[in-house]
Amino acid sequence: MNKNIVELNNITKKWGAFTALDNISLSVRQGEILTLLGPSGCGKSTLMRIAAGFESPSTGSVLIGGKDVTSVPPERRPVNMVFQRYALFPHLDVFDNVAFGLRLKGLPAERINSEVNAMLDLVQLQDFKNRWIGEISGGQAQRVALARALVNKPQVLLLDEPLAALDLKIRHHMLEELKRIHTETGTTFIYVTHDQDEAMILSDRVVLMNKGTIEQIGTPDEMYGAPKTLFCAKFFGETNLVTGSVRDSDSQGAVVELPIGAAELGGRNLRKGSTVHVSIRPEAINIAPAVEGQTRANSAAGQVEDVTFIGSRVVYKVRHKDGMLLKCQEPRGAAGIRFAVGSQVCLAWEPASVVVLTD
Ligand SMILES: Nc1ncnc2c1ncn2[C@@H]1O[C@H](COP(=O)(O)OP(=O)(O)OP(=O)(O)O)[C@@H](O)[C@H]1O
Repeated sequence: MNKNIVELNNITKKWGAFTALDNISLSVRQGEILTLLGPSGCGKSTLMRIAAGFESPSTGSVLIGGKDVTSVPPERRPVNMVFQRYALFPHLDVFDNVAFGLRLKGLPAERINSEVNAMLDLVQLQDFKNRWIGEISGGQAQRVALARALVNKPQVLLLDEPLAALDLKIRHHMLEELKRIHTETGTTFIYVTHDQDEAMILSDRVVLMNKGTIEQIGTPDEMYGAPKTLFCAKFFGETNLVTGSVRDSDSQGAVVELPIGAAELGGRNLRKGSTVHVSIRPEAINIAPAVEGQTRANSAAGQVEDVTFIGSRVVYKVRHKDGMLLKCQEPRGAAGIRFAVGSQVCLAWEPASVVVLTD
């Protein structure tokens, strides 16, 4: 079990009457990539800026490496931050941008040389070290910013939407690079993004935030496969959300009456008569030809309304006879598109793949 390198304890941040962060507690483990994820305005950047020391909390404390740094200024915390706008020095070349912090510290030239070169190797910019900042691409500039932060050997690297200014293809490449750099340096990364794909690709753990609070913390797999709230289920990938009421429940399981039929959920004990939301992922729904007269639990009949290719997957939108539109998907196998628009089909799912959510 890794020890905690950063601990944010009961952090509240208010601006006048507005509460941007509401009593947040969060521990970051040594060496992990932890992502703060959430919609615009949920407080991600504020929380990161409080960890960095650019902002102070209204109440609560920040510990780094076990030391209370709540009133320690940013430059004296063992952290470095990389921003979306990398703020490099345009009048210096790549090498001197990376060397800047070490020169400020007054390190001997030989040591600066070897450490900057090691960083340029790490971010694969050796061939560009004599270029001016105006002569490199956005992706390269972000690598310079990374190298400039990492050369100080921070215990924690804070990255605030560092890829937001880059186009999609470079962003994906940079995510892979960030993972490699993380593995090679072993530095703890705290990463802010509003993009769930970025969070899923990069993170050991994701902190999903909503309106100044933490909605859920988990591995990408847990966030996708076992969301606890409606907000979390909607935020991570596509899903079918259906609201129903609990018809029956005991220690063996529950039966939930949904507008698309009954769902029998073994092993789940829910309050009889209560309203629940369930999430069924499109890939958890099996699509097959309709069978005349068949009605059974954990299945629904309908008509294919739309068929779309997404990469190697086929996505079917199926209209249930009572009006609800369900999405299901399957890998495009040898048979290609198995059901044309207008086909009568039967959708079925395993009870274990149904996730029951709270509001
Ligand atoms: N200096 C400030 N004064 C007043 N309100 C602020 C200040 N800085 C941020 N806020 C407010 O606090 C809330 C959280 O802002 P924050 O920048 O942390 O959000 P975010 O989740 O990072 O959003 P985004 O993804 O848009 O950057 C927002 O409603 C924002 O308007």
